[in-house]
Amino acid sequence: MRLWRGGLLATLAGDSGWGLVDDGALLVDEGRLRWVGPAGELPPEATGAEVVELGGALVTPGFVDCHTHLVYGGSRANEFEQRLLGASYADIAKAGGGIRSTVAATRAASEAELLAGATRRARALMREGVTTLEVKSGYGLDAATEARMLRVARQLGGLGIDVRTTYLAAHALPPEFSDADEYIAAVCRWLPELHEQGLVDAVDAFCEHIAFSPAQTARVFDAAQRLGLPVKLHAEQLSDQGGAQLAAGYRALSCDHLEFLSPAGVQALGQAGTVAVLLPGAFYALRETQLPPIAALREAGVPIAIATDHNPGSSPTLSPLLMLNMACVLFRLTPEEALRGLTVNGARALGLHDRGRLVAGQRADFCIWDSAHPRELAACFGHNPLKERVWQGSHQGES
Ligand SMILES: N=CN[C@@H](CCC(=O)O)C(=O)O
Ligand SMILES: [Zn+2]
Repeated sequence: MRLWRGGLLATLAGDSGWGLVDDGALLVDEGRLRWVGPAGELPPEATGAEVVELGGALVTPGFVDCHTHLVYGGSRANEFEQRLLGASYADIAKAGGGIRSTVAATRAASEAELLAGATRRARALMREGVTTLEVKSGYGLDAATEARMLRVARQLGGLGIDVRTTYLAAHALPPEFSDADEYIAAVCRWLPELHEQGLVDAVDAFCEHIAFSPAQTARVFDAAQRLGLPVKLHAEQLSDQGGAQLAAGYRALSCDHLEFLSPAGVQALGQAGTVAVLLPGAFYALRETQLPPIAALREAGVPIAIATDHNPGSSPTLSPLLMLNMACVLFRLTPEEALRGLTVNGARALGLHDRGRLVAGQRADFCIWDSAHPRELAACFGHNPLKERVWQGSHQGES
């Protein structure tokens, strides 16, 4: 057993508030939090535990980055320049760039090359406190490359981080298909074998005028449902397609982006308990001006998560801390909402309920920060006060 003591704990216990514990202690046994509370009230079983002094440092739950496209080949910095000159994300996609340009580079990359790039990126996220990471496929768009991406994602688990994989073959129409319905049939056909290989934890789609229709998305969700896999959706990023209502009908874990979410979509998410994942990096990089309906989401009691959405096109960031800041500055989330978004609600967006708070029984995934209060994590940007990342109760040295 190990005891961390003498820190300011932001436990996020309960449904609101920071859950601060001053001069707090965490007793960890076999990768789980056995006891959390004031150091002056330690339980008898803490006697004899190996002690780590926190010296007044801030402790938060480890970050859960619940939406990334971390595995890919190539770079899309050229599109950054094109967008600065006036082209939109949709213009670039329609001209064959965007996702399809990353598909070409990803297909051309070996598994070792993909793993090397994804490992570098995962380590960068870990350096800012990420302990659970979701990784999507969706740059292969053929059976072999989708499998390669998902295998690479699984291998990232060896770095000392939990990885959840999401099958996103319904991301764009690959060049060898001209009929989107035929492609969707292939997407549904490939899924059972990938699932059989243990490569898929959830299924996602891009429901958008430049991607797939609600009817096509429903076919992918039906295929997921037949296998008992939970679904997620890239919904209402560029337009209102009614994707949120569709996804809510499948009890989706999350709907992500949501700038163009309608009032009916908000209600549907609220009723289904689906998490709204907001992605300030993509909002910022695409110079979007349409804000997700934050007030309505709050009012409907929809849990809000935030994530990096790391991808080479619309959100090439590897900084969850910057996302905390952007979620507050751009979306007007409170710092507490933003931190909950990157911890307990991020976990919920992955269907994980055993992490994201510092309470007894949860996994011992936490971060120790050189900060005086959790609001500083959101208020400051461009520097990283992480002192230590603890994953499953073990100190995680930088590797
Ligand atoms: N919007 C669709 N998918 C990704 C972007 C993928 C890309 O542009 O490569 C996203 O979540 O932002
Ligand atoms: Zn995405």
